[in-house]
Amino acid sequence: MTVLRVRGLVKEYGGRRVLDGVDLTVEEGQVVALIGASGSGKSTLLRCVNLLEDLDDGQVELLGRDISDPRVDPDRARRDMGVVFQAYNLFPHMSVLRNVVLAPTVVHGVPEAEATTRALALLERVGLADKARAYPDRLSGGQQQRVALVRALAYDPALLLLDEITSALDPELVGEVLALVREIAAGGRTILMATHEMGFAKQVADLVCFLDGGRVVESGSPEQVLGDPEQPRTREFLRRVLDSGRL
Ligand SMILES: Nc1ncnc2c1ncn2[C@@H]1O[C@H](COP(=O)(O)OP(=O)(O)OP(=O)(O)O)[C@@H](O)[C@H]1O
Repeated sequence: MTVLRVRGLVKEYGGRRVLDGVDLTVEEGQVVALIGASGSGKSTLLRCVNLLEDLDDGQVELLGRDISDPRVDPDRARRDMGVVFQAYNLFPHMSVLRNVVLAPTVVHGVPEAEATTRALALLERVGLADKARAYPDRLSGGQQQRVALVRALAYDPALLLLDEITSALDPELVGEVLALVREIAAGGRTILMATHEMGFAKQVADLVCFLDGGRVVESGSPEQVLGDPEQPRTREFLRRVLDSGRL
């Protein structure tokens, strides 16, 4: 089943094209990694999919439904998506447990007791049950991102959107967050993620899409795109990544 289909997506800021006709398909259970230089449009694409931006052209279809249709309620459409950003994902004035329980109870109408049981089970699974009553500022950045992942999964979304979720972390905390994403991916989740971590993309992605200047210049298996790229732009990008020691 196709979970997400993006067609001819165009996004402009002040007349400048940031996304220039992006086509992308994510099938159920697939992990799709968006790679590309800073400013290539990865975050904008994820924000457009999550309807946080108005599209200038094109369509976003989620579970076969055109959610970019102006008649669609964005809040309703977002219920099928879990999102984790670079940082500041958690509400600072709420405990970890409250953060995780909030969307299932308030947005999805899950009874409080049921949502709490599920949240505690999820926190247990990621080794953070003892932090349930703590406030986010008592957690390390890596722990906060793991809670953010748990929160995004708490209402069982059809699609998980991850936007550079380790890029604001100290290097020693990156591993624990990537390990959790790896586990989530292995559990069969459908994921669209922007990442600077090429090694990680290679390990978990089924499909890698290289963005350059707001276009998908090349897409294919990680082995192909990262190991034997066809396009000169992809080769150039990977050479730069290699020089910076991130491959
Ligand atoms: N709200 C905005 N207003 C104006 N320009 C924006 C806005 N958001 C993004 N841009 C511009 O759009 C382009 C694409 O940005 P985007 O954040 O999508 O890139 P990215 O590939 O995610 O980069 P990074 O890897 O640094 O996160 C950049 O040139 C950026 O400056």
